[in-house]
Amino acid sequence: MNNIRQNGEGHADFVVVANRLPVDLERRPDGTTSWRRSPGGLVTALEPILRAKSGAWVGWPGVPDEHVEHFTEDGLALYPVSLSSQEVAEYYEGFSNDTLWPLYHDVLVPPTYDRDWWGSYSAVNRRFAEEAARCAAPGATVWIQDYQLQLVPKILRELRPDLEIGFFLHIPFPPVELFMQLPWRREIIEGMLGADLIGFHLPGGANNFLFLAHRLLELETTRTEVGSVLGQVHTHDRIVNIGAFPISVDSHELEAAAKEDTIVARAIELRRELGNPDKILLGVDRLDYTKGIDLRLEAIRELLDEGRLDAEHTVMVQLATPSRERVQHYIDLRGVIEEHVGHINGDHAQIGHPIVHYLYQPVSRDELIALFVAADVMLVTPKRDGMNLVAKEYVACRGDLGGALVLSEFTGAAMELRQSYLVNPHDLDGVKNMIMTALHQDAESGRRRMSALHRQVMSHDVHRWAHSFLTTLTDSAANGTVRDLTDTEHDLAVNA
Ligand SMILES: O=P(O)(O)OC[C@H]1O[C@H](O[C@H]2O[C@H](CO)[C@@H](O)[C@H](O)[C@H]2O)[C@H](O)[C@@H](O)[C@@H]1O
Ligand SMILES: Nc1ccn([C@@H]2O[C@H](COP(=O)(O)OP(=O)(O)O)[C@@H](O)[C@H]2O)c(=O)n1
Repeated sequence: MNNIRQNGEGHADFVVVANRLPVDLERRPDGTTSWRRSPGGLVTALEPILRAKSGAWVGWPGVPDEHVEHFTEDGLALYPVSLSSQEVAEYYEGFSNDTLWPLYHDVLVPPTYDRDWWGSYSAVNRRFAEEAARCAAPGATVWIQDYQLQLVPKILRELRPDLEIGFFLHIPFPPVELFMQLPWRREIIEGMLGADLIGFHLPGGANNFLFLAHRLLELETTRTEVGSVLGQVHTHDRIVNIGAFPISVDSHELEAAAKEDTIVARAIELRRELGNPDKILLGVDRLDYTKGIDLRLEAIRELLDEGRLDAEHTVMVQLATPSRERVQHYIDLRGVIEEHVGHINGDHAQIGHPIVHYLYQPVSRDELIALFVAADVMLVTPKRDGMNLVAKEYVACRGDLGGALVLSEFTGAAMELRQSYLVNPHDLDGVKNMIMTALHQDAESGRRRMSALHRQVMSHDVHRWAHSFLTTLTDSAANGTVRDLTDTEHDLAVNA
């Protein structure tokens, strides 16, 4: 399959550009290779969208120094961008995940500002833009994703002014006091302003951006509230719309999967394998210091030490997907978490009955859904998180209206999931008390809470999110009036 023309105009009418492809290349010890689903919520959200629109996906295959030709995998047209080992160290592990990631997540750890990393970030962003320019058809829609690619909108517009360009940030956008630390702050804002529409999960991020564009670049900004658009930035030749579009999950697909006989049977079997405890607590995260895995383990440990949590009848399962394993803060965090798990089990477990079952490895989708169905209390306690799709996945899987969600106020999801057991993750006593409340909720009030949460997640799924962003993008690119779709219009469009 070769649908890229030599003159730089491809055939794809819809192109997603993201740091990672939806699949990672895996090299086995015997030298053979295979493709495995990439980690993280961005891929979870965008894969069904691309599949529905038969578009192309430009991204890195997840390993250094691999030159892979474009190919089709499971019906998706994939356009790999190769990165050298040095670029992985400087652009991905360095500037993206040791500069921007901590800066945008409330400086939970100190960001590193390194000029070589910036050089690499700029060069790699150019390569992504060139690949997108090659595979996009004339007038195509190109949707650029996330903090790793903030310079791409501007470069792409210079290369291909005919395109409709959208940009979506999946992580929080920080307040001006923090953002101003960045030595390359102007370049980042100018880069994003190459888009016709810039989307954030929450109004807070959109407002921070509007304020910065005015303060830093002295551009005129106006406030509007039309549909999801909250304001506009007036550059010298264009208007850029800025809006809030909270991402979601494929709710209907998850709800249906959770009801399948095999999944329900596996959930029962899991409970048996765990020793038929009265209560199962569950945590599911990438191993990241933003996720608050350490503090939830600390809460459990104190509750056990104080005798408030019954060690004989309670089990916790913590899944941690390996992530950014060569970045020092992630190496340190793994040590801290494994120490907590060791302490809890050392002090409170019985032979053959650990309290915390900890897996530092990816698990299959079906196993994950069965765990959601089995869990009595889901613990989502990030110190900061753009959205957190795990919280929404849990709720989508609880069409039986069972279970309880303990959710950090510092996740994007907390804006919509108001009936969960909301906690301030910095208040350890508050977290402990809320875990106990969730464990002992009375059945009827638990059902009422879950029913409200479930309704919210079922009516605001990932298709609605994508449709809302892309409709607003088309209006924005045409400099037309943006508007909100009614629920009926949404349903008609999504089901068309
Ligand atoms: O690609 P990685 O470095 O392995 O990281 C995985 C993804 O992590 C981040 O996910 C974010 O997007 C989610 C969906 O919008 C959101 O729910 C979550 O709060 C964010 O942290 C990152 O933003 C992605 O680019 C990565 O692919
Ligand atoms: N062991 C795990 C952990 C997470 N996941 C998935 O990874 C995604 C995590 O998304 P998220 O929005 O909560 O957080 P990020 O990892 O994107 O920051 C969800 O779709 C999870 O179901 C998984 O498949 N296996």
